[in-house]
Amino acid sequence: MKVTVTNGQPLLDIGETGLTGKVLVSSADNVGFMVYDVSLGKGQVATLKPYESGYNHTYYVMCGTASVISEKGENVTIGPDTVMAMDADTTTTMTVSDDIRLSIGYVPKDPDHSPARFTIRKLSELEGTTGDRNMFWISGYSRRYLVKSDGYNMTVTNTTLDPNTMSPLHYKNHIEAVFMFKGSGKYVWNSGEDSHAYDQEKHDGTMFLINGHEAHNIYNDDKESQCICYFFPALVGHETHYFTKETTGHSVYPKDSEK
Ligand SMILES: CC(=O)NCC[C@H](N)C(=O)O
Repeated sequence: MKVTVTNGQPLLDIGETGLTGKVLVSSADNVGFMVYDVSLGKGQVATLKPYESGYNHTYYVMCGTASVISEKGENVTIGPDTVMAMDADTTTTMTVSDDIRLSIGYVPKDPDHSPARFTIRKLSELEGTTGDRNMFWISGYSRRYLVKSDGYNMTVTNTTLDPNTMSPLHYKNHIEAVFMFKGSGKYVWNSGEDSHAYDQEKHDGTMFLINGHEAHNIYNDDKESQCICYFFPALVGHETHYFTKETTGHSVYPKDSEK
């Protein structure tokens, strides 16, 4: 487990993108994908492009708004809780209308999948749906913007954690990076020996990179929390957890091939 609190992190160059941001999952972490936290001010213009050749790129808007124009002239407005995904051959130009904060993911393209060049999904399109993109996982909902069939080679979610819940989880078949950006609580792992809190009032984001497939328990405080979850490899979509207060052991998402 590697925990990174955003506050105080330096702004570093992001690969070949020309952007700078805080590193939350780096190439040196060697988990198959990278995650950066990037803030841009009103009026700034940025080119959104791959980390380096061959990388798909995804943008979760945590706050703010911007207009984005693709090389083919598509023009979209993005706002809070919108995810924009682009394949490795796609570059767009973003003009910030209100100070914007993005959680950006970079992942090498999978040669066996050809995703759409450009995909935009809003949280409101996923909330309340009954399919695989809005899965109840016992302690909340996982709203899945990108799943395996989208072809971007990574899953990006907005996941809620209900008040006063304890969730025993174990990702044996995936690497998960959880960016807690709303609410408070704590992660406990290593049979209770290690723990780290998340608290929006103290830090503006805490990344839990579960890089050793550690079994862990999440204790969420008395308000709903929200996180952005990155999964590599991508979730098929219908994975969910099963546990009760009486369950012993941790809930696991199966391997794609076992579904
Ligand atoms: C934080 C966490 O792992 N919650 C369980 C749900 C899971 N992350 C998902 O979004 O599928």
